[in-house]
Amino acid sequence: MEKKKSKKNQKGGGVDEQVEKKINPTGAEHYELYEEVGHGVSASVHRALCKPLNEIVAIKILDFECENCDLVSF
Ligand SMILES: Nc1ncnc2c1ncn2[C@@H]1O[C@H](COP(=O)(O)OP(=O)(O)OP(=O)(O)O)[C@@H](O)[C@H]1O
Repeated sequence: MEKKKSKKNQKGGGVDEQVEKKINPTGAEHYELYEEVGHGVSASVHRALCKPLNEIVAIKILDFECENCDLVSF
């Protein structure tokens, strides 16, 4: 006897589609920067408040002048 597929597993339906995609604003004016939480080779990561969404986020700030930076400017 063939089993019926659950609606969750069918393509085009199910839980994933019910999760709304959140879009964060891009302007720096929308964020309040807090303390540094990490540091990479060419960037630092800060905790920040996304003011329009009233949500804590992580902001990565690239350092274009760092010695280890491989980015090339034209
Ligand atoms: N979303 C996050 N929330 C909290 N901490 C984070 C988040 N993203 C990064 N970090 C912290 O910041 C550190 C540096 O992050 P980054 O993404 O710059 O790492 P990396 O990829 O190793 O560095 P790079 O991209 O400069 O080579 C991480 O090791 C981590 O501790």
